[in-house]
Amino acid sequence: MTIQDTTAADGILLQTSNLTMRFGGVVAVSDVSLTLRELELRCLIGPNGAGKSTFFKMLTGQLKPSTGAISFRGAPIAGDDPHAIARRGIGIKTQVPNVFDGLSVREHIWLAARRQHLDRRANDVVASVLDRIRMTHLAGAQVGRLSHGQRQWVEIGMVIAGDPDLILLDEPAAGMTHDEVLRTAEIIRDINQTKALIVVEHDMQFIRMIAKTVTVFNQGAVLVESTVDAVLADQRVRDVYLGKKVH
Ligand SMILES: Nc1ncnc2c1ncn2[C@@H]1O[C@H](COP(=O)(O)OP(=O)(O)OP(=O)(O)O)[C@@H](O)[C@H]1O
Repeated sequence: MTIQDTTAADGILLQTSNLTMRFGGVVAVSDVSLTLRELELRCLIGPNGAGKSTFFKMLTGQLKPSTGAISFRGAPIAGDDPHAIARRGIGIKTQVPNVFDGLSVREHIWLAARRQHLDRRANDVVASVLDRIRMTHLAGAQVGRLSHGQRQWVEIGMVIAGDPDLILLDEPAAGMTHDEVLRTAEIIRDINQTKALIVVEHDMQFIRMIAKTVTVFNQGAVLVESTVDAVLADQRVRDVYLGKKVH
């Protein structure tokens, strides 16, 4: 079956086929074929330099793949510009901060919602997003006064305010306190009731809290794809993380 034969009717949301990204002589992503179904929550792990961020950048249009295809809801999107891909329904929270200290939580969410919806609808969306990120009580707070974790939740809120069908989260739990990590896992599980997600993370405890299927990248290629328990028990995964804790 070719990538063009698959449609939304198969329940497949995203499919990459032999996706490859070369930077000169460096093959950052090599022949990655990955399928994500509607409402899936996929975790993507792998050691530093494994190609996870490069893979995300191809999905969002920041990078044009050297070869291979990406299909989203059955439509080819590889090489499309980031705005076009966002409009199709792929949203991302990157590791780069995207908030303004002087604006309130509500203003951030409203601005993100307003890009997608008319004023009245945007207000409803803001209320529901604030509830989903558990920040209704902090709606009026300036983002500059929030904790690191709270700022991350605002960024997640800004992504869901755009109502994407697929949400990419790049290390959402990085730098968080234990309580913030627990809350983030809860927020992500809640979002997954209505949205598909791909989450890149290094924190294995966090992965255990949210993961169903885990895809392991190593040296640009998919090493293993399985349940969280099977992946963490896999000797090949242990070998690539040699010297690092994977449980
Ligand atoms: N713009 C670029 N030019 C040249 N090489 C690059 C570029 N971007 C990434 N690479 C290389 O591609 C490989 C994959 O990098 P990438 O950042 O995708 O890995 P990663 O799995 O996201 O790592 P980390 O977990 O550290 O974020 C690395 O060898 C990296 O040095």
